[in-house]
Amino acid sequence: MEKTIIISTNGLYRQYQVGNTVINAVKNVSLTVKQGELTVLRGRSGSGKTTLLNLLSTLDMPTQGNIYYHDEDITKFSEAEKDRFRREEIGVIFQSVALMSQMTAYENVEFGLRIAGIPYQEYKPLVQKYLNLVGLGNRTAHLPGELSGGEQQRIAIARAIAHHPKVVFADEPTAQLDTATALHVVKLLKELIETEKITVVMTTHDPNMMEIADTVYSLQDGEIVDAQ
Ligand SMILES: Nc1ncnc2c1ncn2[C@@H]1O[C@H](COP(=O)(O)OP(=O)(O)OP(=O)(O)O)[C@@H](O)[C@H]1O
Repeated sequence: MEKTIIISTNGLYRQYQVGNTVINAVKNVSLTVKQGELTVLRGRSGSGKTTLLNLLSTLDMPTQGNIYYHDEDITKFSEAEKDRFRREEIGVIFQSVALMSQMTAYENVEFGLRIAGIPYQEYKPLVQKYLNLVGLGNRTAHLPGELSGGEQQRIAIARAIAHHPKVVFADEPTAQLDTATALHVVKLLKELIETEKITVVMTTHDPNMMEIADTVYSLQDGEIVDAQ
């Protein structure tokens, strides 16, 4: 059965003006993301991966072009609509993990639920469920500094998915991890696509991640040069 397209873009540009120079960080990008897939944006440093991911997740606005989430153009969203979209529809994972250092693993995941507006009564079962799901049900009281890099990234994954988003955007989630841990984290994301019915869009420059992806877009100087 043909998979549903959840995100599509056409003729997407993001330009930055630096002094007299215009930089095309993203240039004429047309792509589709299919529901229930792991889509990877790959490319060397500076190729535009993060800029593109930020556009798809409404964290940044394109200079030109459209981004459709199902059939809604998210570039036309009001601030309030973008806010709701970010809180309810999506989850984000960053390269630098970005957990709150003074909060325990439990509190970090709970914080994500609070931001998403999940009712208070649901916090405890959801936090426990998702920490168990990422294999850290026994680390709830640990502060991020008391966890390994891979464990911290798994907490960040739990935080990004506990509010049941439809799409998770992950910006180089494995960049700070050793090869084995990186593979483990991406395999976990892939499993969550199945069990949690999410869609994942991830940037990476790690060639090891390619074979695990369903679709890979290769970027060079802001443009898609290959799709497979
Ligand atoms: N705020 C900005 N102002 C000016 N230029 C920018 C800005 N953000 C990014 N760029 C430029 O846009 C291009 C794409 O950057 P981007 O961060 O998207 O690349 P990337 O592929 O994610 O790189 P990396 O793998 O190093 O994170 C680069 O040439 C970068 O210098």
